[in-house]
Amino acid sequence: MTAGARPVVVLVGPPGAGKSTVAALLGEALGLEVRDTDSDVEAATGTAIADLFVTYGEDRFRALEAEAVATALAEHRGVLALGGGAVMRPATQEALRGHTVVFLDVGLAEAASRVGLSSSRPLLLGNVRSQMKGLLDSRRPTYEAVATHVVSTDGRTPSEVAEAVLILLA
Ligand SMILES: Nc1ncnc2c1ncn2[C@@H]1O[C@H](COP(=O)(O)OP(=O)(O)O)[C@@H](O)[C@H]1O
Ligand SMILES: O=C(O)C1=C[C@@H](OP(=O)(O)O)[C@@H](O)[C@H](O)C1
Ligand SMILES: [Mg+2]
Repeated sequence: MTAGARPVVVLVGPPGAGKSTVAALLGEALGLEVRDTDSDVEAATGTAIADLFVTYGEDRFRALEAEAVATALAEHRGVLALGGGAVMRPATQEALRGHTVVFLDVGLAEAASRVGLSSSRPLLLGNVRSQMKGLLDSRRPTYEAVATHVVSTDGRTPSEVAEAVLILLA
């Protein structure tokens, strides 16, 4: 770990907001490494997120996720995308203080259509639209509270969203 290292930006928001996609674009544009806590948890456990939920349950996943977030916040210098539910943990809310945190906002219709019927997000299995509505309603205040900036993604391509984030960082 490098003393004083910190991500240049941390992306938060619900599933389908485009955190992982936009993080990759930002990394390219800035010439910086990209980390995604979902990938970190998968690498640490050798298990896909969907399988982790089934095998160990959500609580275990959340504990691993919190560890991955804390490590990345402490040592990563590039762009960091969190999993959509990571910010719900009080310790993570605390750890995000002082960081540049961008909430990628998305409305229900676009979020549901972007994640579609993908089975890789276990929380959204069943009725995607209704699960997504519950998740957006319950989490929005937390996304807003931890964010230093909000960028709307509705009707914008990932490149346009990345451009909007770059303007905020300039
Ligand atoms: N601004 C956007 N417009 C249209 N589709 C998008 C946009 N951002 C992401 N997507 C698509 O939505 C899906 C979810 O994106 P992803 O980056 O995995 O979101 P997150 O990490 O926030 O859950 C992917 O198929 C991606 O290509
Ligand atoms: O919102 C959530 O609780 C989750 C979001 C997912 O990440 P993305 O937000 O990148 O889809 C992943 O961490 C897991 O399926 C749980
Ligand atoms: Mg993601």
